[in-house]
Amino acid sequence: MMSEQMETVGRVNKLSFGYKENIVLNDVNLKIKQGETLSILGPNGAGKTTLIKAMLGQIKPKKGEISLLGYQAGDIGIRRLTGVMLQVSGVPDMSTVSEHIKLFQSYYPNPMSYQKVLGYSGLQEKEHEYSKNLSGGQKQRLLFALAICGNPKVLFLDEPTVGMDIDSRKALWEAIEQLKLTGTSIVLTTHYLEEADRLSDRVVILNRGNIIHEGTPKEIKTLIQVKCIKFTCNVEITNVSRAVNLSSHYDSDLQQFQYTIESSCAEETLKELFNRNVPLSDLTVTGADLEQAFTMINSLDDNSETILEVE
Ligand SMILES: Nc1ncnc2c1ncn2[C@@H]1O[C@H](COP(=O)(O)OP(=O)(O)OP(=O)(O)O)[C@@H](O)[C@H]1O
Repeated sequence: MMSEQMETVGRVNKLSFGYKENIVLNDVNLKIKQGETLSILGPNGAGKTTLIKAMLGQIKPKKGEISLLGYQAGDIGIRRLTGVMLQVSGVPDMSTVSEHIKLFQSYYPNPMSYQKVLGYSGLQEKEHEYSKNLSGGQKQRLLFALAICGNPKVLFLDEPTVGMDIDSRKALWEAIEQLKLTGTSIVLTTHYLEEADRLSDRVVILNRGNIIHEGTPKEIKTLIQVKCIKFTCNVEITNVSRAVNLSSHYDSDLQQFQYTIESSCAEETLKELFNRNVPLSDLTVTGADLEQAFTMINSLDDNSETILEVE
């Protein structure tokens, strides 16, 4: 559990940014505390990478202030004290893992030891391999290794486990947890709920450039316990309790409606349907995916507290 007393190492204050007329970040406020893992979740295009780039000073905000480790965004001091793994990063093919790591160590005044970098990234057996011969998951590990070469006080990881198999993913999670224990703050973006759940002290949800929720993983999980209910039925249904989305399609051959209902409490929605004596067939209930959950959170923004009480 995060403590209010934990030192704030980063602060984003009323940050707005846009590409031409496309507003990407809208009045965003955020704090990063020492030794915490903060996950930024949100659908594609929500502004997660843009927010990280702004904190690193790679893009200039239209409005607002960002400070990190005592520096203003863009200051060279930030580069020395942070590490970053961005989605689009790549490395030259014709250098070995060890050459890449040693080069990156040379950029920093206080680099992490070579063996530690290898250990955290799990690349011991690939030390002398050319990067072009690494698998996709191993390339991700190399990018992680390069991100930690400088002994970062704040480590930014933008979807670090994309393309990794479950064993590699778990190994990286362990490395992240160990780094956190040394006092490093981690800022993580991910599309994997399990990843955010396992690693984070705090989660913020970004949608269309706005932070629409902030909480512990437990709170966010409770919030997005949305279920997807599908069935066919020969009567028209327009309104049921706990439905956050109701869509239907009339199949004229079968003379039936095919319904999809996203519900914040499947039990209650189904109970109501059964009480109404609606004749349901082909009924399935599945967990909604993250995109559906984000839509739901957005639409329920005002009464989220009610849902939080469910647990
Ligand atoms: N260089 C750019 N020029 C113009 N628009 C851009 C540029 N980079 C990003 N955008 C736009 O900014 C918005 C936010 O993009 P961003 O990459 O921050 O989203 P994201 O939340 O990281 O998405 P994803 O989960 O897909 O990685 C998108 O609408 C995107 O099209």
